[in-house]
Amino acid sequence: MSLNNNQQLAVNHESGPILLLAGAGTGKTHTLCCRVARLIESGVPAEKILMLTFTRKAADEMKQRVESINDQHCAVLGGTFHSIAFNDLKYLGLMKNLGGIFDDSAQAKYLRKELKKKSFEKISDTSPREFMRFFSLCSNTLEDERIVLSQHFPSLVVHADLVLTLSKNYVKHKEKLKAFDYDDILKIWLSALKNKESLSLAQQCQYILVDEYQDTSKLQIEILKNLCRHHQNIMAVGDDCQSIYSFRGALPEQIAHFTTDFPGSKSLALEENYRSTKQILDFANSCMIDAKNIIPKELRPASDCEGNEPDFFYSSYYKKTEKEICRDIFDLRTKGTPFEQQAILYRSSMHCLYLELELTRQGIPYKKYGGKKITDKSHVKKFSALLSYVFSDEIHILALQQCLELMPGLGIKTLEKILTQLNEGLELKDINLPLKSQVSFEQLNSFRKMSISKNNLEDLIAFACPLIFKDSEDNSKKIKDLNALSEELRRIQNWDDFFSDIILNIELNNDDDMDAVVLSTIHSAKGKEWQSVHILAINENAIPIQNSNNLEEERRLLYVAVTRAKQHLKLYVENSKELKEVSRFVKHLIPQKNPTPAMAFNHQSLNHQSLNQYVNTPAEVQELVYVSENTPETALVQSDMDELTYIPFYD
Ligand SMILES: Nc1ncnc2c1ncn2[C@@H]1O[C@H](COP(=O)(O)OP(=O)(O)OP(=O)(O)O)[C@@H](O)[C@H]1O
Repeated sequence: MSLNNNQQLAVNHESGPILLLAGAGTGKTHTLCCRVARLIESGVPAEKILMLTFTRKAADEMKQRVESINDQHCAVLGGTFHSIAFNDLKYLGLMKNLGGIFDDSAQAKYLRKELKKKSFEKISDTSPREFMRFFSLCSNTLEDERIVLSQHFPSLVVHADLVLTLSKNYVKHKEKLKAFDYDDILKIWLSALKNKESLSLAQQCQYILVDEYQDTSKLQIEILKNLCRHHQNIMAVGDDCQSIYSFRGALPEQIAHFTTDFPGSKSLALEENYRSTKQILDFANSCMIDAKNIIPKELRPASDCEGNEPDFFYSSYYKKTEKEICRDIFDLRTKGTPFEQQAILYRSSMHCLYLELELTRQGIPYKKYGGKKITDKSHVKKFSALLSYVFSDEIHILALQQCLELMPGLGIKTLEKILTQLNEGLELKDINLPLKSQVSFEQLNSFRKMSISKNNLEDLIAFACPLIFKDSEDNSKKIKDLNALSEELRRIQNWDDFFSDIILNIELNNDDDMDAVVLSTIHSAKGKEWQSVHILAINENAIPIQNSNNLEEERRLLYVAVTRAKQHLKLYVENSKELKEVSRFVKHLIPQKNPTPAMAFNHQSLNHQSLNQYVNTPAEVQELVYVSENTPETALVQSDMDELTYIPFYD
């Protein structure tokens, strides 16, 4: 593919700093790869080139792109800031006595324990995650702790001394364990680079290329300055409109400081978008009309690439998002778009719970970025074992084993003994359990042979939660997974069908190389593109997320999601108890087809036949239960699936 003028200028750039600041899909990453390929062609040894990317996968993909341009193995160094830092520190011998990496869960566990101490009583209501965010922001912004506190956590300012003590304790605790968290790795690397301990990499890498520069933090920029101080050969590409990592200390304004951070730098812009149709670009431009703190740019298609207008789908009781998406996916595939060219994006994983189950049920293979598949989560696996034990006619030994493992007071040795006895033919009723586990096991047995009903499943969840979640953490998100699973079972009503539709499909569709639809958080979709993109929950409280204190970043997230689509873009508006309102970012862009109150009826005289005049698919409404005078645009109905639900009327 031939490069446009500015792309070519960037590729041919000889030395010194250069910034490519341009909108989505304009070929920034492509240009970066072409420059690497040209450098190698012109004789620069590949080992002297360092590509810094946001994820390891992105580095691998970029290497592949370079290989396809150069037609030879690409030995450039490539990876995330963290992975390159870790390897360099290992090489320097600075990781020799490492006691371990303090990852998110270890941090949360430590903080939970610490916050229980009497001395931290006044801040114990604040979630450990908030303190983790605080520590990370301090590291990444290189700001004084008190300043970070006042700028980002105003409600904690009154307890500043306590927060700072907590922070000191955390540092001491890590020192005692000789452990680092992820931010420490970058801080230690920066200090090694500054103190010239790490001369090797700074000298070895003669060309540094950074993708997604808009999401680099101050700490990372300091690292870059030190890495290229001998030659200033740095090329950065980025788009301030796609800055979505402020929680890690990256701000959209930062990209504009490149010229001062790297004096003598050259700037180039790219204007044409090679990815999407004109209709998708117009939509993306409109989403950003009121955006603040960014350099305005308009996306223009590089060619006459026309397509359909982005489509909106309003979910309601009888028009379920999950079913619509599955239908679309099959439809597009029949018309030639493989599964892997179709993506479903969402702001938060909880928006795709039911969709995952529907995809599984319909046998649509999917891969998930930015989070585990619902069915791979350990609490869901444990709960599936309980469901299997309770509702399956036959007892599967594996499910029984998993259930027994959940029983309190049952040690590994006793469990092993029981399992051996069961394998040798011992009857379940003759199992001898220690008293504590006996009680729970009897309770579990009392659920066996019960019918699959809402009440029974709710009781089972209440019974299962203390067994599955042994810590006192907030497990509400995980409990939502269990509810979703049991609702699916209630819908299917038959254990064997549930097993073959859901559990078995999980095993069959777990092949990494297969053609599979992509499910991804918007954050993890950064830098990627697909022929068809569905975006879930275009609602207030979803995007922007509830109580967001950075609405502009939420807007940019939507922009990132929209600009991943090449040909086909569909946005889904939910209509549930939690999500009612259309997102403020698209309200002005949607075709006016909102449900309006049906004026022509008298509430008292309304019955399910007269109601049927107002809904699209009357057959699904079995009985009208209630119409509120306050919200006459919705009615509570009993559906043909025995569910009580609200539906909208159209006038
Ligand atoms: N000169 C060109 N001619 C044709 N296609 C191009 C050209 N430059 C880039 N492309 C194609 O445009 C698409 C977008 O390119 P790329 O991913 O490099 O954009 P980007 O600016 O990094 O996007 P984003 O910031 O949205 O992730 C890719 O499919 C790429 O192959």
